[in-house]
Amino acid sequence: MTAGGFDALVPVTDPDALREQEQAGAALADAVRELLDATVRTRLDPAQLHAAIPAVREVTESLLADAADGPRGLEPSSDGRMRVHGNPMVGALNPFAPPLRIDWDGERAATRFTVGAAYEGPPGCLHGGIAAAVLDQVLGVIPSSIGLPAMTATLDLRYRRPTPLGELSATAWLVERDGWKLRLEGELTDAEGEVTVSATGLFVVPRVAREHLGTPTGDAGEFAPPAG
Ligand SMILES: CCCCCCCC(=O)SCCNC(=O)CCNC(=O)[C@H](O)C(C)(C)COP(=O)(O)OP(=O)(O)OC[C@H]1O[C@@H](n2cnc3c(N)ncnc32)[C@H](O)[C@@H]1OP(=O)(O)O
Repeated sequence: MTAGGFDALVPVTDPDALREQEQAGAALADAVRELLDATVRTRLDPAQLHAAIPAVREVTESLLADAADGPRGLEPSSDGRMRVHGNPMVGALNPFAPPLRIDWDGERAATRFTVGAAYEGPPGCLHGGIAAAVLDQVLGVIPSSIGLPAMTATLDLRYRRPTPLGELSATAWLVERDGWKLRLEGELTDAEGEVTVSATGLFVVPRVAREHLGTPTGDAGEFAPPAG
């Protein structure tokens, strides 16, 4: 599984302490995710809404007592993998992330997740930009899982039918690798198993990273599409 990390392992000085920190941060993110959902769904009257604001601000102030000045960037996790904990799709510390928990095997990646009111675009349905972000992330896990820090160069989407909010799945697979370029495909599926969005993406390892990685191994190859 991944939480937005790369497959390479780095040494971690005190993994137990780091794990405790990560678990506490993830629990806080879960609680704030509930707050986000409640904020969208509440029908309290104006006076009650105003009354809730000081308590929320008080918590915000307490968290800012010790906080990074800006984004957290890549950090080592307790399992030795580098992760972007603030990633809006998979970041364990980001309450906006569904969060996606992605399984992969280098050529294929898959996730099941649930989205609620905070992700609504058309009434009762997933916002198209969120669908794109989910697919971008799931496709993007494949290069990183084989040690290639590739970035999205193109992402073409076909929105086949509206995606209902609720339980969803996303799958991606490697179609072809050509040196530093990877062509990937993927799809978003609703709870009934209907494909709602399909995606084709070109992911490219940027020049600056290529200089550190040496000659790519594995020329262009053909990979099987997903079963079923
Ligand atoms: C666990 C982590 C999961 C992460 C999932 C999320 C992924 C993301 O969202 S990444 C963020 C969104 N993407 C970006 O911001 C990328 C911005 N663009 C860039 O940084 C660069 O333009 C990048 C990386 C696409 C290409 O890198 P660059 O060093 O410029 O490559 P360059 O040497 O010009 O091109 C390399 C090859 O790719 C091809 N190429 C580059 N861009 C494109 C493109 N947009 N379309 C088609 N081909 C392209 C070039 O033609 C070239 O092909 P060839 O080797 O056959 O001549």
